[in-house]
Amino acid sequence: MAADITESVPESPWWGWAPFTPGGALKPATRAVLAERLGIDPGAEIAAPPPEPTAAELPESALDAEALGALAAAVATGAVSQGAAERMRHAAGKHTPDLIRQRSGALLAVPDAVVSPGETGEIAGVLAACVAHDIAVVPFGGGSSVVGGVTPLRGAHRAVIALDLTRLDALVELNEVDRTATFEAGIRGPALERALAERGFTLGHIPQSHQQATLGGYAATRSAGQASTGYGAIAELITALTLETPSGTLELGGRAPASAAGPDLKHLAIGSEGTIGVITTVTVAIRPRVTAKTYGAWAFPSFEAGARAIRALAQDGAKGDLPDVCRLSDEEETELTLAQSEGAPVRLLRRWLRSRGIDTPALLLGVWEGTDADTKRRHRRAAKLLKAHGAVSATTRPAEAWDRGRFSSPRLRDELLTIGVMVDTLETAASWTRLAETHRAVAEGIRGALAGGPTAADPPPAAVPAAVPAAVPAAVPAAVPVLGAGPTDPPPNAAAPALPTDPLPCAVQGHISHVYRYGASLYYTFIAAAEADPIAQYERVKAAANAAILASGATITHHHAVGTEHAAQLPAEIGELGVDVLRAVKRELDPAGIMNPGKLV
Ligand SMILES: Cc1cc2nc3c(=O)[nH]c(=O)nc-3n(C[C@H](O)[C@H](O)[C@H](O)COP(=O)(O)OP(=O)(O)OC[C@H]3O[C@@H](n4cnc5c(N)ncnc54)[C@H](O)[C@@H]3O)c2cc1C
Repeated sequence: MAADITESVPESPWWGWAPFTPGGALKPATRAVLAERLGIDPGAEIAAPPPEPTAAELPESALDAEALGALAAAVATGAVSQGAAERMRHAAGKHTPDLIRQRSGALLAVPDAVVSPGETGEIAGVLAACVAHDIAVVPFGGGSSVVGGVTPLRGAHRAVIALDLTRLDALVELNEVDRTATFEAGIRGPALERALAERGFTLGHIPQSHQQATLGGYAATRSAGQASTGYGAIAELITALTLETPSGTLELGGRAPASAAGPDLKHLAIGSEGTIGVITTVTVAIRPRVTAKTYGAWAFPSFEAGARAIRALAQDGAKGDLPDVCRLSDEEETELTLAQSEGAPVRLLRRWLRSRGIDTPALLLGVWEGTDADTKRRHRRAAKLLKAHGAVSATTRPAEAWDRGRFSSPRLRDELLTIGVMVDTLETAASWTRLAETHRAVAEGIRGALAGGPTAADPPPAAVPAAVPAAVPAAVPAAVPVLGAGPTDPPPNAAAPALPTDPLPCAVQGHISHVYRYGASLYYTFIAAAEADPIAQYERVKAAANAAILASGATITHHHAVGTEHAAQLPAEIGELGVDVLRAVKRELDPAGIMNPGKLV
């Protein structure tokens, strides 16, 4: 059964992604692989979550009675909360350093209050109250930011509130003729897909965070769903939106399918990360509901060979040949995925691939969505072209397994953090010309940073729990993960890079997951035994990855956004003049500078 995109799940707790499962969700097969390859104690116990801080343990709210009264008056149908649980839940996003800090009990920045409007019309009043009382505003959707986007920074202001938008979750209008739907911005992914499914439609924008994230959050971060190769990223799906700013309301787009009336101002709001205003409604292009999926998986002798085949499909294939979900794992990711699924089918697959000269495969997963006839036709055409480029069929099972397990992996990070494992992801995108070099440089940068730290110089005892993959689906080869190779690995252009025989206690694995005619995204998961200062360890990895990304001419972020995490790198990407343009827009729309201080620019 494929993942149900209309299934709502409990809200993320403040300390992690998903509610605690006693005993943990790490599969025995995964534990066995970790024990064998990384020397991890297969019985390492997953710790229960930390206790909820009490109100007395949180910093006192900086809001006085007058400011609180003004906020309460602005949200007559909503709420203003200063409860400890609410403030904690809005104190951070789901970035690994966020979670490490949250769990450590370190004194946190928490918002002085959480304000939850009940109607979009109340937001203007909230912003006016915040300007009047010198309060910074952090728009808060699903809180799934992995770049520090919802960190409650007050900047130069007296206080800071989290503006929780999740009560604004209505379908405002569905236009079956134009095939567009307008939603309030706080609606979460499953509720949005449920509302569309009831009328026979889908948006098809399904990021891995879809069960928590909101439409406004997607828009504010220029998000990309797992099927963005087929459906397009959110920036391509939005036809109109409303932005409430401290200077007034902007209605952007929606008059016509295209317009030459100057630059498209929608794109000032899409990716603005709450720094110029609050996105209150979003109109999106919708499609008929998916009634059939066709799956495919192929192996290539190397990641580069797979990338060349995907490029051919993107550039020379007919429209729609590219699968909607198109994921090419590098050799390391493929190997650990297979290793976690060992059993008769995987042994057969390995033998079959070896008989075709593929010893260290790079696995491509494809999912075509639509109607039965259409998906089969597109799959057939794509398979022909891929085979002409050296693809060897690996059955449909890996792609089916990925689809089943697509939302299950983020919870594993919660567990890994409790057994002393550092795990996180980062991403970029590059043109085809630069893709292989970017892939090599970023992976080597991460490995070098992990190897160069105190952990590598002083190997952990065998019993120290370490790594695990970020995506560990069912009993057949599936999505991602893998062991890190040492810095002396052969160059990636070699046809079949050898996997390390004596791996470092780390894993660095990569894949392509969003494909364009002129390039693709690159996504990495890195995993290592946590050092004594895991934040410093994380920052070392990030700095190395950022440097490699910028040096190779790729983008600092394909879909995670800028937040606090990439703000220092933004000038290198868009230039100082570009940053000045963004600042000028902010001055115009947010002259008091209350909107999400410290993010983006
Ligand atoms: C496990 C996991 C998997 C992920 N997978 C993906 C993925 O596949 N693809 C992807 O693109 N991202 C992914 N992300 C990142 C994250 O989910 C996206 O950035 C998402 O778009 C954020 O939506 P949100 O509603 O949670 O926004 P939040 O985290 O609440 O906010 C993100 C930023 O947007 C601003 N914001 C939120 N709502 C509004 C609004 N209405 N108006 C103005 N500003 C607003 C916030 O101030 C903040 O700066 C993942 C994150 C996690 C933790």
